[in-house]
Amino acid sequence: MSDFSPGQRWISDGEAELGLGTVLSNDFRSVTILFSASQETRTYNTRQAPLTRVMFGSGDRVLSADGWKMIVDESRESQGLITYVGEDEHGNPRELPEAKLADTMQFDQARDRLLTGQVDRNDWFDLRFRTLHHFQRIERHPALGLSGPRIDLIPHQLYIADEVSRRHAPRVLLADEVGLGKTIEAGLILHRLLLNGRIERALILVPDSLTHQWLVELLRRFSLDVRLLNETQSQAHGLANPFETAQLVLASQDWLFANPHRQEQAEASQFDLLIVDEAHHLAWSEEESGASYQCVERLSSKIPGLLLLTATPEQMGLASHFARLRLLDPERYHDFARFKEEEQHYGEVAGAIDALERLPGDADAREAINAVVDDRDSQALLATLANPEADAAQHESARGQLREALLDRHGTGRVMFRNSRRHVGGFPERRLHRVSLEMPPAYRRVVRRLERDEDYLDELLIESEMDYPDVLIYPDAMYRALSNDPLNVEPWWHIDRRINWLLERLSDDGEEGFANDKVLIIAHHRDTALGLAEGLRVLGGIHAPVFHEGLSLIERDRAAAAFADEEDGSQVLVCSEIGSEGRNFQFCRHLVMFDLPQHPDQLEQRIGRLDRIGQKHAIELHVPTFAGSPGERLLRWYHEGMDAFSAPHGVGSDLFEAFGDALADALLDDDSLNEIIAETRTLFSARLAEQDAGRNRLLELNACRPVKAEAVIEAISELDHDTALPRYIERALDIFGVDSQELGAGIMHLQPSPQMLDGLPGLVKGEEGFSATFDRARALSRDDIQRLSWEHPLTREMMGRILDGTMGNTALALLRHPAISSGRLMAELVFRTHCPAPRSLHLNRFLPPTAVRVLLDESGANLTGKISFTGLSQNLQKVNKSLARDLIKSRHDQLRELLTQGESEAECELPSIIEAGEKRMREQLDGELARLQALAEHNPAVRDVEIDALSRERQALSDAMEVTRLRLDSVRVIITADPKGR
Ligand SMILES: Nc1ncnc2c1ncn2[C@@H]1O[C@H](COP(=O)(O)OP(=O)(O)OP(=O)(O)O)[C@@H](O)[C@H]1O
Repeated sequence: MSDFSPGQRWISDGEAELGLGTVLSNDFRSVTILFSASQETRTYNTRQAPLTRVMFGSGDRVLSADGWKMIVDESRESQGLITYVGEDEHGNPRELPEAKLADTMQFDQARDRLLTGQVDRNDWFDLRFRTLHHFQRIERHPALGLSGPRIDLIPHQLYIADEVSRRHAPRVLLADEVGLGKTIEAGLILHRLLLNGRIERALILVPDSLTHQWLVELLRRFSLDVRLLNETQSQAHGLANPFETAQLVLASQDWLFANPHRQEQAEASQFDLLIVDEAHHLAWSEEESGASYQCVERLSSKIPGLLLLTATPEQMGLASHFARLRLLDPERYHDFARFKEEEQHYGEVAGAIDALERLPGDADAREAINAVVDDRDSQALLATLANPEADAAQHESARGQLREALLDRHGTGRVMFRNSRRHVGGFPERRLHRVSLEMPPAYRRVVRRLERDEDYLDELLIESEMDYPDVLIYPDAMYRALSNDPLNVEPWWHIDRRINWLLERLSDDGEEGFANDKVLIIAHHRDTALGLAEGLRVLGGIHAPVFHEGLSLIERDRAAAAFADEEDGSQVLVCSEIGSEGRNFQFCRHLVMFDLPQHPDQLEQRIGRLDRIGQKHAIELHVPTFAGSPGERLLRWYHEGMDAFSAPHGVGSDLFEAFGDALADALLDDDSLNEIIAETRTLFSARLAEQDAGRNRLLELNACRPVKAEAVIEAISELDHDTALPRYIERALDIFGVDSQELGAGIMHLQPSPQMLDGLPGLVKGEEGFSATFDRARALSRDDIQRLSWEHPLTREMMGRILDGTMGNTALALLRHPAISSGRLMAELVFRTHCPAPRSLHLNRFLPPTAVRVLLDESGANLTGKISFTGLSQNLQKVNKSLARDLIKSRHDQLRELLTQGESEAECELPSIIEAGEKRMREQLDGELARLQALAEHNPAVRDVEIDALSRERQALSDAMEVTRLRLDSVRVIITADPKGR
């Protein structure tokens, strides 16, 4: 007799996604089923139909075709068709013939899948449970978001990234000295905020020349896939807003700042975070603000988070610097005069922080601290610290807390982070090599005349159409500009001895020579850079790529890549001033400054190309100048006036503001120059002392708090050395169908197998896959190897697929054990907490999806505490699918009872899980809120919106936690069997 009757409801074992099918017709040989929800009709052989009859039992929830829901009490069968009897959601008695069940009913919940006979592989169930366990652990881990990126663990960067990414909609200026890793810090902050769901979309604005470098760094170090947007691509989107086409958009500042229409589109697109690199170019003055400043101002008024990056925040003057702070917090930074006045006070605070070390015992130190602490808590700490009776531990604790309080409450430290080489330590020495050359007659002629004839300068400026003092500092440019002079017939590089000197050094393999090294040459003007390269080629047969602002991006990247290539790359790269800003050339140790820039910060930017993290050698700075020339006088001012070549001092802008004009006037006169140098030196020393005692010292102390940085590194190291990760990855790869082959030295190659489940990042069937390692150091030493971590996109994708889908949420296995009689049934139920909260709350840090495992035997006895997951899992054997389905069918009623009982057993655990989550939240957020509120009374840099947002967040988290529910995540049925059987 056939099992099928028209009107019965069945589902396809292999294609459960087709939904609930209805038997249309059948005979002895075949049955035809209509899957209305997916509009498919299938005909099967009745004897081997991969179909399961859908039969609900007491307690099951069903949906009617008319949209009402019912909980089944019982069922009646008549002529092969079932009618369900139960109650609807309003408690009314209802009856529902199976033909009236909704076609769209999905059987993806564990309970439904199990009872409709859909069982997955046993090892899938295992992996699901482990995934849940690890996800729960990692989501709460303090290193989440910081442990995945492929970077060296550098304390000041991690401190900043951790501190900033904890804030609600962070708005900060990352102002570490050149080359200390601002891009890395911004990348870390972005990565963490994306990973924990705090933000979803970011817009990154960088100078044209750095777009590719950012793109590559974000991909290579952070596995972040960023869309580079330019005009051509934007036009390809027609009328649509091109900024809406990706989650992470990288755009060139040069393009956006010049394009009002695109700016409007960017403003209309909802971003959560804006990052602006080389932010010192955002010029502002009381008279006018530049187009770039205005654009960022408008964007930053709409986008909650803002990261401004610059190594030389004061390059455009203190007022401009202040204006950028105002972008971060318009309320706090509205009065420039007051800002300057506050700065005067920083010396006392820094003095007080240093005085902490001299207590107890030093009455003056106590006085100095007393003068700046005015709240009761700090006074109490000070009393403890000054009390000779207190023990060493009490002293240390009070000292630490006071130091934190002082740093928190004073200065711009909350919105600006500036690490210096001096503070960070471990950077290579910088060595200046001055080279004095004879001035070419054509240059000398002009200089002599200028020295003799005051009126000639005006004439020269008109004739050459150059600016002052460029006309003096860049003699080759002046020579080119006067090309109508009948004496200037030769190309400048033919007469300029700097070229000959360069050629000699480039071929010299002695100690002074560059023959065995890479050399970066920077010249101020693009035309100088181009002519210089031509000179090297024509006179010395040296092919040097040129890197300047006029090149297309691809050309620039090609030039940089040609230089970087260790084996076949060019020995020399010639750069113009702004063409090379922000670039990474730390593999090279020789920098030739073919001429000098006018601003000390530009000089520092130049040196910063080489003096960056990763530089392994002392840096050799070569400056060729002409004896008695203005260029040589400028060099003296830098060197003798402010020691500009030995280290960044951070006072160059002040000195330029004070002496820039006077210096320009002294470029032809040694006596005046000597006076200016002496005055510069005096101001330099005074500023340095002030800065060291005041603002800089405070900034330095605040930009990296070593104890916190160490804690972050420790947390990351814990995940780096997590032995569970390789085990988990190995299992997951196996199940997802990725072959892994050991290559030795801790490296493995991952390759898609023909059975691989599609859509895994970096793995496409038929392609070769990628090599990877778990070891941070190894991954850093080889660009071609990825680093696998809990945060790697492949790991996240596999975990996400498992947890968001049905994979492994049902299983059936055999247990053969001499102590257990055969034929008995057990149910291993895994429940998972669900909390309805928006991702941006990042609730998982306190209460991640948490597993509750319940193991019941068929009598309902709870064996959870007696038999562990691993202990049980190791002794289980797989069962073939059709046998599994038959076993389940025969035990339907018993299983239903166990499911219901398991639910109430798991429910007992819920209150303590919620309580633990709330406790974690209170510990962290209440402390943070209290700290912010106390801070706000002293430090105006704490924004009210920040405090409000934190209070609201706390409330929202608490509300969400209260309604946490448990849901059945997965279930495994275990049947005991005779241990001797097979
Ligand atoms: N933690 C790190 N691990 C590995 N490399 C790093 C790390 N930090 C910085 N670097 C490398 O050091 C160089 C300088 O870093 P980055 O470009 O972030 O500095 P920056 O402060 O933004 O520089 P600039 O002031 O020139 O813009 C880059 O090549 C970067 O890849």
